[in-house]
Amino acid sequence: MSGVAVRDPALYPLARRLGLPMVDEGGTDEPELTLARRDDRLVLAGDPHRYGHPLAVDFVAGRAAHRRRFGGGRGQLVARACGLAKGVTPSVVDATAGLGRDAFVLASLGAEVLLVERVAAIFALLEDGLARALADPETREIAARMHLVHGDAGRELVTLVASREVAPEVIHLDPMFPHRDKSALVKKEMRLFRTLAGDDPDAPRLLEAALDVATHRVVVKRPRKAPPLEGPPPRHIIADKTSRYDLYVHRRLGA
Ligand SMILES: C[S@@+](CC[C@H](N)C(=O)[O-])C[C@H]1O[C@@H](n2cnc3c(N)ncnc32)[C@H](O)[C@@H]1O
Repeated sequence: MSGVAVRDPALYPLARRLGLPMVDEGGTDEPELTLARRDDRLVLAGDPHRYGHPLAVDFVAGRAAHRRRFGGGRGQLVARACGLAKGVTPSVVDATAGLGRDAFVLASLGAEVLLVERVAAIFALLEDGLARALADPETREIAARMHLVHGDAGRELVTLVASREVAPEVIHLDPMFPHRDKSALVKKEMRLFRTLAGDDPDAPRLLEAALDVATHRVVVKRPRKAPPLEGPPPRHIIADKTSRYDLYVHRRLGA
């Protein structure tokens, strides 16, 4: 068994572009997870007993749509952490894009967001979700504020950020953290995600890179009781019932 691979020849061009392995029918090296097209979406699927439902990025329906309508606007923790306020809409780099949920909230509140994701299969899901969001009149405007790049933000943040002309005022980090949520469904989704992304042990290097590049602040999402990332201590901490943000501030936003 190996990590993630592509079996459908129609997806080979995508696999080649992103450097994902391709499996021929009857191949002996059976992948743990496959990237496949189901209906109109790209999904990552594995053994359902182990990994639950296939994973896809969907900004149009489901949780994203609900959060877009009833999410709590600028009062949401991620928005407060990134400093979104009346008349203040900073440019954000989400350097740990994942499934793009935090980035989508920020973009739906008006922020231009550069999403950086290093894991090829997760990047592929994001790219697909974003394309569908751009094609839907309900989400088009929001998706147009989301700009996606494939790369490792800990190693090449300066270059990745240079792909946009806007200076990164805020850098948002949400590295993986072991065993965040214990509900069975989330556990299966997290298992799938963790098989791909690992535990992000290099997060302190990412914080260092972000502190060098952000013009105004770096914000790090952490589980409520976790220690801060190794490095300089945060200047402020804000929290709600489930998570916490550590804020590293260079300058006041809007100033
Ligand atoms: C916990 S998830 C982020 C979830 C995301 N905030 C969301 O709302 O969907 C962490 C993600 O960051 C990515 N990541 C971690 N370190 C990275 C780095 N140095 N550069 C780019 N992506 C990174 C991981 O591959 C993983 O997809």
